[in-house]
Amino acid sequence: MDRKKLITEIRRKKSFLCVGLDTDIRKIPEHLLKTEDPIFEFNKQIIDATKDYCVAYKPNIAFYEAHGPKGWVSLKKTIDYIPKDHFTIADAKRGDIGNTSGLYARAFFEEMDFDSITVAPYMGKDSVTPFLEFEGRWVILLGLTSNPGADDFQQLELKSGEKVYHKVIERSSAWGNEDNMMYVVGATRAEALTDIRKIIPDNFLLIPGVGAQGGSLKDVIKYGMNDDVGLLVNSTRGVIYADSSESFAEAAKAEAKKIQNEMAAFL
Ligand SMILES: O=c1ccn([C@@H]2O[C@H](COP(=O)(O)O)[C@@H](O)[C@H]2O)c(=O)[nH]1
Repeated sequence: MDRKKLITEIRRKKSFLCVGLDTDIRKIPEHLLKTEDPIFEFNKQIIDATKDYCVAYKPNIAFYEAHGPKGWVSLKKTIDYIPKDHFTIADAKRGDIGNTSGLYARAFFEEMDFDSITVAPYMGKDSVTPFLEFEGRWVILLGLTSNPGADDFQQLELKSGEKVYHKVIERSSAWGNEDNMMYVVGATRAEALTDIRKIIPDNFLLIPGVGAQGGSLKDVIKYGMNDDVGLLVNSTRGVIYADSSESFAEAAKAEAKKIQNEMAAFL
């Protein structure tokens, strides 16, 4: 999906919600465990229930890889089931020497047909650009993550006083453009968004960390939104595990609708 279509969908639905599909077999309601593919069955019902209130889905690949080949089958079925007017994100956090990154890109863009993939920047330019060679696909680079460990490296100050995450975003933004690069910024780091918007005013930001991690949607909007909205705000556990009974999909729908309502007030 290209930028123009993504913005159109955001305006049409008055939503920039991304629903995370971190489908944990240990949290799936018991009645689904009897089905042939419980992970896909769960995802299917979550997608049916939430698709009118969100513009993107983000399966975290770890939850599928953990099941070996079976997990990859559930993931592929999920991706094929997501309606085409939704943006898809492989939250895989990949990145390696050039030829290896190129194969990760083939796997997620060609074989799995994701619109985008999250990429770790630690190995530098040649580990990121192979993903950018795929026309119409996106890199979502880890900028400033939502977890406490972001303070270990990302928030370190260089001699110049500049933070490491700031340098990463500034330098990497020249590798692509606002049509093929987004950045991950945690909602728990909303105070940094003003600074980040000075470096990358136009790029979309993928914002995890609202809901279960306690980030504030209002702060994210206040400091991160641009004229094209420029935000995809992810909620995973807060939506898909809103209820653990047989009514899980209705509860997910209610939660997604609630977030969409909050977003609509700003669109
Ligand atoms: O900085 C980051 C980068 C990625 N994530 C991922 O987003 C979801 C968040 O799930 P919640 O249940 O809404 O907390 C999950 O897949 C993380 O791996 C992140 O949280 N922070």
